[in-house]
Amino acid sequence: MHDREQIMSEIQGETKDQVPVTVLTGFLGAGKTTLLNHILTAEHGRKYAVVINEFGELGVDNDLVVDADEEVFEMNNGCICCTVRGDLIRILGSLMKRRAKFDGIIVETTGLADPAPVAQTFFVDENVREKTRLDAVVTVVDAYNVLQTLEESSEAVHQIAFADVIILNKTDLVDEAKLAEIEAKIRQINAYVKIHPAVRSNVALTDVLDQGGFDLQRALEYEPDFLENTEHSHEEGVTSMSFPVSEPINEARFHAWISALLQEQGGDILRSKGILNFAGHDDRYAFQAVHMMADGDFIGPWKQGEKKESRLVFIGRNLNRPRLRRGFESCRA
Ligand SMILES: Nc1nc2c(ncn2[C@@H]2O[C@H](COP(=O)(O)OP(=O)(O)OP(=O)(O)O)[C@@H](O)[C@H]2O)c(=O)[nH]1
Repeated sequence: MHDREQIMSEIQGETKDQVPVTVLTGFLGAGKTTLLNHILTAEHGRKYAVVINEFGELGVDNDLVVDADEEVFEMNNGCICCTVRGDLIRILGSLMKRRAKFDGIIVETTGLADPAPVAQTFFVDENVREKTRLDAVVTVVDAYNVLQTLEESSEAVHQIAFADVIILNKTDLVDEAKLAEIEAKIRQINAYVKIHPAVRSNVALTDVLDQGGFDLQRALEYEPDFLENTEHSHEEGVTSMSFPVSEPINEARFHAWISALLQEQGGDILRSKGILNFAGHDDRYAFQAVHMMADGDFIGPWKQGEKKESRLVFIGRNLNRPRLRRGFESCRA
């Protein structure tokens, strides 16, 4: 139990020296990493430390984030809102020792994270509360999939409910009428949230950074025991599996296999991503898909001394591990 009165009064007496923290959330494949890259490559004269949490046994997201000279910390031992909250507290603690090196911190959560416990960390943990300030919860919404996702996932509802700012992304994939329907749906969950429509998360940085404060009052209205209740549940049945392959992969065979797989099981496979070593190419290939919609690109050379191992991650329901492994391994060159 935490003394709500005490927390509220301490927050009101904040000092300017606290580091602003932006929490980026949004369902699987909504465009969080795209937004993060947009922020990190923009000219704002600021330096951000980045904490990435992904749901998967093998890290892929780190490779998908641009090579800015930002400090990137990866936590992939579990979901940020459950087991790794201790890790988050520790990482924030160690960042604070190098406070002078950056102006702000960005925490990208996994698409399956409930942002409430992440936001709680900034109020409930005394040390974190003293040194940092939750600037805003920014939720990226996938316009193409959101209406269905909200039906199926309580985390997706929470991500909208706790948002201070919503980036309504992938507007290129829906028409005006659909957009209006989505905005109305969002407003049902979070009436006063700022909504910024976007393509490829391309929003003005002033819409995302320096928002001036997470709305604790609103969080308490939505969830009165926000500061006390640290229990939460997860959507049933969603798991993550990852498959490393050390031999080079045949590009054509991979594309044929993955498109057939996603055609057949894209309803259950919420998200897939991979870093691939295609035979005959020097550069890494980044593959990703949200349900059936896939894309990919070469993203530059392997790092010096890095093992050229292909890694493919699936997140979804009813995943058949041996079948996925066999399928991926059959793409070896
Ligand atoms: N058509 C379209 N595709 C987009 C847009 N924004 C991002 N994408 C694609 O959507 C996919 C997912 O984007 P990411 O930025 O990796 O999404 P994410 O939220 O970080 O994904 P997770 O970390 O797995 O939850 C990628 O294939 C992007 O290229 C958009 O505005 N329009």
